[in-house]
Amino acid sequence: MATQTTTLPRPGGARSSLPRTSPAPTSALPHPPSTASRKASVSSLSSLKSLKRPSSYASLREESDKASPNRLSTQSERNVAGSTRIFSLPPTSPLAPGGSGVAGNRRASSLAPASPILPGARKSSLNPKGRFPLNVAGIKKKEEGLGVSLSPDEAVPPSPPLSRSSSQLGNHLEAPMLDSNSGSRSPSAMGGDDEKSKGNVLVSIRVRPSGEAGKEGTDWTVDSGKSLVRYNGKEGGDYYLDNVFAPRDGNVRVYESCCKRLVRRVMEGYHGTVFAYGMTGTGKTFSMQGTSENPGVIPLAVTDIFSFIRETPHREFLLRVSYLEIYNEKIHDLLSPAQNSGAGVFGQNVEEIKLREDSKRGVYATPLKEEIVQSPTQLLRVIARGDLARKTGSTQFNARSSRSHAVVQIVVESRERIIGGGAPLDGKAAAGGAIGGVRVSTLSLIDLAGSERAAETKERRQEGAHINKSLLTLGNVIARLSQAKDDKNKDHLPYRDSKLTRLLQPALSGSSLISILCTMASSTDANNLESLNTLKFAARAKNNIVSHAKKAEEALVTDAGSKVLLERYRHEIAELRGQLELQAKAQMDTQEQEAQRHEEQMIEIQLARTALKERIDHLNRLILSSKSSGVNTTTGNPHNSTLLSARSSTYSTAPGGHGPQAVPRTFSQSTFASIGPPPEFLPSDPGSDDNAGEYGDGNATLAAQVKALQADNADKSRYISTLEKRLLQARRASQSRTSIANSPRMSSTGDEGSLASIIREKDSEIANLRAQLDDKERMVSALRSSARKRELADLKVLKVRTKSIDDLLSSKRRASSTNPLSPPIKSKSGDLTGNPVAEDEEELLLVKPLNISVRRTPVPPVRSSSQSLTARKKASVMSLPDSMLEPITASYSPALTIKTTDTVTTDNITDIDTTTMVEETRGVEGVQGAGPSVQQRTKSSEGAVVKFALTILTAWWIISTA
Ligand SMILES: Nc1ncnc2c1ncn2[C@@H]1O[C@H](COP(=O)(O)OP(=O)(O)OP(=O)(O)O)[C@@H](O)[C@H]1O
Repeated sequence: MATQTTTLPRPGGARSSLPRTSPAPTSALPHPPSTASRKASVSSLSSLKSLKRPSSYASLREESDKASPNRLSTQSERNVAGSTRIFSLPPTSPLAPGGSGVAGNRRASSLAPASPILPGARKSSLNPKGRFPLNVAGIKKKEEGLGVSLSPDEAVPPSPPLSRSSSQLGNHLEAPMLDSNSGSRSPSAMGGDDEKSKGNVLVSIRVRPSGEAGKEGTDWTVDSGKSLVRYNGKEGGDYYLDNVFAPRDGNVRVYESCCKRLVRRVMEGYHGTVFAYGMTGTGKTFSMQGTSENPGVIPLAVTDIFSFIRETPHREFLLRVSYLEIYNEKIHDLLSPAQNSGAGVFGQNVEEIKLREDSKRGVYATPLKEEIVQSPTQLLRVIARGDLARKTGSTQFNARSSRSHAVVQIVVESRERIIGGGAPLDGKAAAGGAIGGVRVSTLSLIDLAGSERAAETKERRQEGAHINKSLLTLGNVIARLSQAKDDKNKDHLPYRDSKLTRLLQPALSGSSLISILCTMASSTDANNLESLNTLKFAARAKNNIVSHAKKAEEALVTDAGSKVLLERYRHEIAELRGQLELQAKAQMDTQEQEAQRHEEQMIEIQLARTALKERIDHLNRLILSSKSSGVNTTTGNPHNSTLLSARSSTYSTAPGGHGPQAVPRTFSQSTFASIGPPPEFLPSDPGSDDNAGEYGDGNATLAAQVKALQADNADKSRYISTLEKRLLQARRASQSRTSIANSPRMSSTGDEGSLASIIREKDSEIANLRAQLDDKERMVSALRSSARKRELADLKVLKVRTKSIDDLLSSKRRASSTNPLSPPIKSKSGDLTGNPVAEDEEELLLVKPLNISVRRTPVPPVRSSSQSLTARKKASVMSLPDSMLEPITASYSPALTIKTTDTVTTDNITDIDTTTMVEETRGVEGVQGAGPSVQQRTKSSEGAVVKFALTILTAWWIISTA
């Protein structure tokens, strides 16, 4: 093992002869601004040490055994146990255990045997000449009791502490820390319980390198192989500690020697505390945090934690981390920016972090943010975040000095792993019938602020005052620890004098493993006093702190508010799973119901739509039917076309034939006498279809159409009201569903959208239907008025015609009765029926509304059949509209062809059956000459006239009906 040795002047002088000095100043640290004062201070320390040295070791030994039985635990301690030295420090110095008069009250015997590493003791042991009397026999007795036999010679160094040697050689990894629970004896802990517990406290010294080569002072000898630091100055002495790290030792070595075992024990269930203590700029932060090339204790511990988890598959772990700093005696959460800045997000005051204590958790800060971490990177990132928030400032010795005590706390929860929710992997719980609980342990990694003597600025002075006060309290507590063991003064230890000691209370009072890394510099004379103080602090800590750390119990957590997250999370996971299942089930039910309702709605809507469409189609068909009948196509009165079409269709479907046969038969069947009242005067029985056909096809169709349209109107009205009702229902249902759901999560937007669009569609359909209904109603009323007018016109014309025929017949009868031999009718003019008319007289008969005119022209005397025919042909002139000619032509085509000219005269009749006419005219001619009798001629003439009149009337009727 490489040993760095700096040869320094050996301390000398009989310290025992030095008088005890007055108590040290209240300053945390001595202030040796000048060499003279520093020397004075060292001299004063020497005096104190010598004063504390017992005059009779044997008597002290007795007391020591009482106060601190079995204080020796490690081999190093045992090796140096034979040499004991008592010293005292200025009582108010943070590094002096006897501050505030405590040292004076302190029983020297309690320190004497239990301070194997005190410089004086080591120095004594190193000095075979025995400047300090040694009760070798007593020590031997004790060592024997511990199972170690030390001869006086053996008790005298220079042999290095074996256990430390082995530790520093790397064997420390195989030498676990002691479990005061288990009762197992560690190879390095061969003594009783106290010794075992002593092994749970490691105190190490790290000497930082000088900034400049060759500037190392000569006052110090650092022998890491021997775990020795020797001060060669006046107040010098040898200090043996558990580990001594030379300036060249790196962080890995430091970690492995003083922290690795502790970290692994924490993973096993012990509480552990590591803290760095020393003067400002001596490498505390460097040791704890390190650099990227030279990672410190914290990153190495983090790596180890996760390595342990990997190596321990039978357990499951949960890690949470917090990071706080104590700055000017106030606690700040370094992971919570609001807490750290002292103001909330919106400027409101944040709750002050306080320290609390309970039996399970010990002393803890609250409220404090804890973050659960799952990887080393994550953990280191959280810590790095806290580091950034930490208060730093420039001091005389450190450009970036930590102005606060920083505490990283990693809480480790672990439990036996459960396979499928049943027994743990190792079957332990299965044997006990219960699953193991959760074990909670805590690793605290603390980088203390550095003690400093003087500060230049007010801020630094204030910080320094707080830092020094807390460090002084720490020293005081540690100094009084051994005293408190016996006399039940534990409760009176000044833990509460500072936040730091309060927070460290569990560790200092022995409930956790503890490793203290003290840092010091050896470069300049100015630091010697501080370094010496650091060494003394280390010695006291090593001597006084006793750890009875026990593995944490595995506790079954039933308390929902428990801090044990692992179990709580398990509970929560189980609960959430249950809730999830319930929710999923409920959601499925709801979805099913929704789907069903939706489906029903859709079917309903579909049905409504189908019905609506059908109705619309039906109405459209009706409208098209009217249109196809020429309602809107004629240039003249629309009713004409309608009626024509209606009649035309009637003809085409007339039973018993079509064409000319059909018309006369129909006409003869419905004689003039049978012409009844117009349809509106008919009984208004909608079911009496018979009436429709009774008054001719045109009237019947019209009436039927009116009735059908009325029925349609009623239907549509009913249907529209039904649709409106449904719409109302749908709207209500939709509203109620929306209000019930009343949740933004409901995916009703789509449904509502589609429903709204359907409603809009229906609205528009209803509007369309209404418009159509209006159209129909208008049409019906128009048809009605048209029908009324037409019927009136029909009646009028028929009356006129009947009258004229009657007149004609009566005149003929009169003529024949008065003079049977009278010559054929000679009149200057005559109409088709033979009525005498003035020659130039033209009787114009207007047939409204068809505007058909029949003009009468004088009939020339009948001379021959051909002449008569021609005359007759010319006798009648009819003016017919174009639209009326076609059906007439079509109907009469076999016997009568009427040319489609604007003015139709009998000249245009080309194919008329003239046989009868010729026969008749022969008769007439015969009368004139030697022809038939007058009666015969009269009869023949009458028949022809009647026939012709009938033909004309038929044509007129057809036209007028149309
Ligand atoms: N062992 C070491 N090896 C190399 N450099 C070191 C060592 N110890 C300290 N240093 C350097 O010394 C300087 C001060 O160290 P550091 O900040 O760790 O001191 P400190 O004890 O934390 O001081 P303070 O209490 O003021 O915060 C740093 O630049 C650091 O890198």
